[in-house]
Amino acid sequence: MSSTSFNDPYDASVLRDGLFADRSAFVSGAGSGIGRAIVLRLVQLGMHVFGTGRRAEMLEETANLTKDMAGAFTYKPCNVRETDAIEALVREAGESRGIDLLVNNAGGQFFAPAAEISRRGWDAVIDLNLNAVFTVTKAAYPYLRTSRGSVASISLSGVDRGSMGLAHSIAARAGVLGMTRSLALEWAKDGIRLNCIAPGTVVTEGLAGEAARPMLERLVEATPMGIPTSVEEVAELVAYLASPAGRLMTGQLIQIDGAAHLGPGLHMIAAE
Ligand SMILES: CCCCCCCCC/C=C/C(=O)SCCNC(=O)CCNC(=O)[C@H](O)C(C)(C)COP(=O)(O)OP(=O)(O)OC[C@H]1O[C@@H](n2cnc3c(N)ncnc32)[C@H](O)[C@@H]1OP(=O)(O)O
Ligand SMILES: NC(=O)C1=CN([C@@H]2O[C@H](COP(=O)(O)OP(=O)(O)OC[C@H]3O[C@@H](n4cnc5c(N)ncnc54)[C@H](OP(=O)(O)O)[C@@H]3O)[C@@H](O)[C@H]2O)C=CC1
Repeated sequence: MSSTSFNDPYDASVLRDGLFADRSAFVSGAGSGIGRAIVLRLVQLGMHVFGTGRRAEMLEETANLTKDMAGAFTYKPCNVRETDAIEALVREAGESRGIDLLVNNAGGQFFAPAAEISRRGWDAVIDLNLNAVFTVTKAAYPYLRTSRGSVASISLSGVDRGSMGLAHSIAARAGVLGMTRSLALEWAKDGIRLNCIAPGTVVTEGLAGEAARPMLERLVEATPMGIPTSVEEVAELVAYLASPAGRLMTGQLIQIDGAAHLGPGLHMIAAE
């Protein structure tokens, strides 16, 4: 038996170099956190990735990190909630290089008990995490059909059982899961596959700030394995699902969360 653990030191890369040469992806939320890690891994594996997000400077930083990698990264800032603009951007990317892989990663929400979520707050979270995902996925359909490509939508651990403080976001992501399974059926004839990847706690920009620290501590406490999910392991799973090894993987929810979705959940952890 090896004396070194699989986890320490940790390297999530298992896929082979050149895997995605001549392939193209469209990634939303490409300027930070999980989305940036997905871009970096796909480009490392030879893909041409087109990324978007609202902040140009964040996308530019992602671009700088891809220099000298096998593939390439181009980007244009866009708000995925602006339907006409995001549809036009998906078309632009699709017409220029095709789309083999769509990654719906842009998203987010605030933590609040349902009684404190206003209708506008509810609508904003549903719009970002459900409506925009439908818009982008539908816009990518002609290109995915041509490439017999795939879609990975980033979801939330616990999406199938609920989580306190996240009623709006869980509702939106459950909607995306329903959409994913329905389109896995509708588009199977086109060879298109769609899956949801649900990370547990990932320490990214959104959760790393001082204000978010108590929430982060509760999230890790609610994770039976006691460790957060790394952005690299989410990225590797996205790449695996897009690879030939994922050929029959469709309509799935994969929770990459150290058993958080089976554990005590936030509802069992005392709030401050
Ligand atoms: C078990 C372990 C496994 C658990 C596993 C699960 C772990 C989950 C960990 C998740 C981590 C992440 O997602 S990390 C990603 C972190 N980043 C984010 O989440 C940022 C995302 N936020 C946003 O993009 C936006 O703020 C978004 C929420 C969509 C709202 O966008 P808008 O600009 O349209 O909205 P605004 O105009 O600002 O506000 C619209 C309304 O929302 C309300 N609103 C905004 N913030 C609010 C707040 N904190 N509390 C109440 N209400 C709020 C406002 O008051 C407005 O309502 P009125 O007052 O009525 O007008
Ligand atoms: N961190 C975690 O613990 C977990 C995160 N997730 C989910 O993973 C995804 C990525 O989050 P993460 O990397 O952690 O956090 P980030 O906040 O770093 O990433 C969110 C990304 O989405 C982009 N984005 C947000 N709103 C819009 C919009 N309206 N139009 C275009 N882009 C937008 C942001 O870019 P910009 O602000 O420049 O627009 C940003 O790059 C989200 O869907 C998140 O909910 C799921 C489970 C756990």
